[in-house]
Amino acid sequence: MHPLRIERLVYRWPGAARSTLGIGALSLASGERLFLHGPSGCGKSTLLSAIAGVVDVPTGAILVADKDVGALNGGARDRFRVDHIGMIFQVFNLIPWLSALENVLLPCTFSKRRLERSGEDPAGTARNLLDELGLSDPSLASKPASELSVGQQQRVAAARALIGKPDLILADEPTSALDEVAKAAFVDLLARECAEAGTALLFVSHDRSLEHHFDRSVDFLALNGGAA
Ligand SMILES: Nc1ncnc2c1ncn2[C@@H]1O[C@H](COP(=O)(O)OP(=O)(O)OP(=O)(O)O)[C@@H](O)[C@H]1O
Repeated sequence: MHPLRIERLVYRWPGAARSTLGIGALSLASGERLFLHGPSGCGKSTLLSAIAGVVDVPTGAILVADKDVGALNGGARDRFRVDHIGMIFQVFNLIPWLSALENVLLPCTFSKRRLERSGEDPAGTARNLLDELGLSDPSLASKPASELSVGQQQRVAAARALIGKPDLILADEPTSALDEVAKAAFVDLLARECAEAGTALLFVSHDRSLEHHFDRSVDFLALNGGAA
């Protein structure tokens, strides 16, 4: 099983003069942690949206866990996404009135697969993940997400992405609001947690100081040679 395989992908935003994506091939092995770097505006977020099935890709194939995401229709695609993909984006998309713990458990509410892969006590698993990611104070787990700092919200988003061992985590510059020390510590924890869960990690960033936390690093501009 390949968590991710991309073949001959071309994507142009509606109305755009040129393609944003033109990628011949990209794949990730199980548990592999890939750092994809490139300057602002080069198409990194567009690629993650295409992999998540948020934008439709008419040309080429994107296979997640060996399944062609483009072949799935709306509802099936949403279910497939929560079953197989964890996402950590710049805006963490936590539900503000739910507690940190409830936010972490959301994928288990929407996905039987993630629930089954969360062990016999999913709430205990969620607490462990928060603890391992540096949110060990139990009072924080019960606080509404809206009352957490940005760094704390980021840890909740990471625990939510990791719970139930998805095949793939997509991370889009999740460290942009953090200082250098917090950033390195967070990426280190995330990479370690992925290795432990056997979850592949695709992390996009313009910040090459983070590169050494990963198994492999790819230059987006070189990869995206086919964009025209
Ligand atoms: N929703 C959209 N509709 C139309 N064009 C878009 C949309 N989102 C992004 N683009 C365009 O696609 C190109 C790539 O943007 P994208 O956000 O993927 O880059 P990025 O590498 O992730 O940038 P950053 O590092 O600043 O987040 C840009 O030219 C942008 O204007």
